[in-house]
Amino acid sequence: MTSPTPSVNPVEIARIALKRLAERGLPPTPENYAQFYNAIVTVKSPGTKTNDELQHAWQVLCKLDDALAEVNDTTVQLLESLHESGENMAASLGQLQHVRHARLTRLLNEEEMHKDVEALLEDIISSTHNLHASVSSSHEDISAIRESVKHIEEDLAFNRKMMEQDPLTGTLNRQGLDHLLSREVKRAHRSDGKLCAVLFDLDDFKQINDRFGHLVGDQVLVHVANLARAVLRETDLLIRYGGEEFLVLLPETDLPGASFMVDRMRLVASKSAFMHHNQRVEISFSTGIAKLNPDENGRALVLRADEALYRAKHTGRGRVEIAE
Ligand SMILES: Nc1nc2c(ncn2[C@@H]2O[C@H](COP(=O)(O)OP(=O)(O)OP(=O)(O)O)[C@@H](O)[C@H]2O)c(=O)[nH]1
Repeated sequence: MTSPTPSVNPVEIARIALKRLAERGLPPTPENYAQFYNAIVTVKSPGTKTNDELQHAWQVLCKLDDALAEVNDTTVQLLESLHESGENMAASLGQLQHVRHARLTRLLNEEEMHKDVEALLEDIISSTHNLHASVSSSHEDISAIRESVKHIEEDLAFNRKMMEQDPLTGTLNRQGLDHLLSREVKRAHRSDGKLCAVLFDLDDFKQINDRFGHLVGDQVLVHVANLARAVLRETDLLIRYGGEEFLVLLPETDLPGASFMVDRMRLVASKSAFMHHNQRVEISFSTGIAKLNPDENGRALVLRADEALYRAKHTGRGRVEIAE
């Protein structure tokens, strides 16, 4: 059984990677970034990412950086135009006030005053036109930026999905578990409080690897994940929790419901055996089940399921234990 490791946040890793590069005075090239990102992921979590995923994450970060620079440039230009037009208008208004004052003190004759007022009005109209033109052009720039931010958000969502997906089995991985757990626990506490965590761990999986090879071992893991998907409801969550260990979160499910799901899983596993060159590969698993207690958090729930799994393993494999 693989021991639990803390899940890590990919955005946090990206931030640390960029900080480390800056500290060492290294340019943030894709290669440098990938190297640091990889090293940090390896230290923080055993779930390593492929080069493609890192490259993709890097591209998204670069696009985000470009978009922020564009927003910055446009904002600076807009502020400069506003400042300039504001100064022109203030000057014109100042003069207008001066003319008005002169009229009041009857220093100017009617004709001169009329000319001055016309010239000033023209100045004001031209400043207003300039202001309008720069606001319209900034508006277009902002629309274009908004469009690229939308694409970046889509890329980020895709990236996040890739980061939270186990590349072998296609199930969720542990990176996104904290977020999912707290979401499901909050939802359960808000409603009827029914949420079960089921941890199952393949028995003697090392022997399968030793006997048939690692690639067959991989196929067995994919087979098990597919069986679980076939048994689970759409709202249930399947997470590859460790090498040969899966966590299932069952919302709106009590202990009898969770035990029923585990029985069905066993039945399906026995009926749909994994075959390797016409040879049946026996799959057995030990299971720990825990139901959410009032005021309990997600980590405590999974910890109790893990303790139950530990008991199931150590009292003879292929068993189900329910946490107190
Ligand atoms: N093929 C394959 N094997 C893996 C993967 N992840 C972990 N393993 C293997 O899973 C095995 C786990 O070994 P153990 O922790 O001793 O567990 P076990 O043999 O199932 O024994 P028990 O859990 O005690 O029943 C190791 O041989 C790992 O190399 C994977 O992604 N693919």
